Amino acid sequence: MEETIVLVVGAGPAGLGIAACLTKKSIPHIILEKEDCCASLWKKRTYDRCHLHLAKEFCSLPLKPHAPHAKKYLGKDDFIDYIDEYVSEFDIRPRYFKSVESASFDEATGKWLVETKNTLQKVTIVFVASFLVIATGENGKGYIPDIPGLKDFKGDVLHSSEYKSGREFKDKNVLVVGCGNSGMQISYDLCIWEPPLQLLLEIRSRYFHSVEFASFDEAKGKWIVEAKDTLVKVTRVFVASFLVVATGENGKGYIPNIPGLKDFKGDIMHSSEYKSSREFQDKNVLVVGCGNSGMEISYDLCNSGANTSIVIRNMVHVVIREMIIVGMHLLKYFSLSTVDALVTFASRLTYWNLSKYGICRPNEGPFLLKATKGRSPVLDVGTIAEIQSRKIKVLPGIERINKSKIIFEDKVALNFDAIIFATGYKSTTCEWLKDYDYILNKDGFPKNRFPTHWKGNNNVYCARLSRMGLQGISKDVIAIANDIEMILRTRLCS
Ligand SMILES: NC(=O)C1=CN([C@@H]2O[C@H](COP(=O)(O)OP(=O)(O)OC[C@H]3O[C@@H](n4cnc5c(N)ncnc54)[C@H](OP(=O)(O)O)[C@@H]3O)[C@@H](O)[C@H]2O)C=CC1
Ligand SMILES: O=C(O)C(=O)Cc1c[nH]c2ccccc12
Repeated sequence: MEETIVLVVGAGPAGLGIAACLTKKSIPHIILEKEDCCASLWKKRTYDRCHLHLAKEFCSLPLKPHAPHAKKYLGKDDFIDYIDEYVSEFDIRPRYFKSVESASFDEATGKWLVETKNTLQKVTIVFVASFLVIATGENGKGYIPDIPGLKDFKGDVLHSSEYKSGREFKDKNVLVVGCGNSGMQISYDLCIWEPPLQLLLEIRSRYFHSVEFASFDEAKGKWIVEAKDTLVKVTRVFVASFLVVATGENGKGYIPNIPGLKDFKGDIMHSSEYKSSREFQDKNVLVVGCGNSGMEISYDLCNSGANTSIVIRNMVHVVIREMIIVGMHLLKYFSLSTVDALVTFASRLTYWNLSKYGICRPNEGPFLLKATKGRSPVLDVGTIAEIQSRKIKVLPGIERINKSKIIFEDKVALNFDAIIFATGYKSTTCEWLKDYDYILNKDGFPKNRFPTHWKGNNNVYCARLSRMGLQGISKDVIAIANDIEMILRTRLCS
């Protein structure tokens, strides 16, 4: 029988981070991942030139700082290497080809029956959850007394000679009948049994698992999660006491509904599909959105000969990355408003006034905007110099599209061959987490304010919604693992 304590959805940095923390604490858990690899956003949806914005000391996962010889600002491939090392170091491995054919909760017996098919060897094993151990006999053939009604007992009945360990009885109500040495020792074993070290080997990510539904069953006090195996097209049901949502802020690429977009004659892509400028050379390309994706993609395009324009329709902070690094260190000692004032001052000294290029500074500071609205300042990688030299054109919001013509809010109409929407992401969590109300608002962001945003009611957690980058993830997952450990310890003691 396999039983899990913690179910983690998403094998990105947060899912892997929490797996490492839980592994260290020997808390069994299962990670569900719909893709065929961990950190799929980094491996599949990040463009070639992408580098971490913040220095490596702010970008590590729990229990594994970056190597002293690692670059200060890791490239995408360096970070993926780090993630892969992390996965092997903490033995977080996928388990393929073990398919649970059915999992049903038997109300009458209060037990779960789980049928697992190993699709490679084509064998089916049935697991049952709770047992009754009768320790009456001695030697020879185990003796089980003839208790009236025993044959109709709805739970499991076994003789002490069949007992192996307390493993399958964890958290179950078990009656040991008989107080000889067998009964006494089995009672002790049941009571003190903790997952042995080998159990760590069973902590694996489940790839190709797309979670379609999760809801809290009040009666059982457990989370019920349905996941579709996208390889063999079957639905599996998982049950867990704790649910960690590690699917993050960047769920689904968002493309705004612009009038005429569906009849646009050129190419359309979201920034998450952009890999390199190769296919855009000598093309007229419009990048919509002035977040970090839009700014970096515009720079990449312009550097390799695309005729590049960017839509900037609202105010945005522009900083250089060292300002944020210094700011993050200063935040340990000074208030957010002081640090914001310093960073804004440094930005003013560096860029002076960019309003003649269509870039205006918001009134609220960069760290405040990041913390309250999740809006990141633009960490300039060279884009601003290209905007100042007019190699990249800044355009206002789009009003509508007419075939290959794009009409802007200032009524200017221009032709484009391609549009890249760097318009951000929408969270998809509320689509499958039916009881999101325990932890999230409708927009997929936490109900609780920082610093307890990661904890919800009924043992649900969100592991990467602090809007503070990898450092935020790292802090959240340590807090979550500690919280789960504390609840489990309290349960054991009561
Ligand atoms: N190297 C790295 O580490 C990188 C990190 N990132 C991070 O990834 C996260 C996601 O970034 P990103 O993909 O840029 O998404 P963001 O959500 O940060 O930015 C989306 C941008 O699109 C604009 N936008 C949205 N709708 C429209 C519209 N209809 N017309 C015009 N503009 C629109 C928004 O501005 P508004 O709505 O105000 O007009 C905003 O500027 C961020 O945290 C970012 O910092 C991103 C790239 C590289
Ligand atoms: O994750 C982002 O949005 C970044 O670009 C890096 C980042 C992480 N934490 C921050 C705090 C303030 C400004 C930028 C970041």
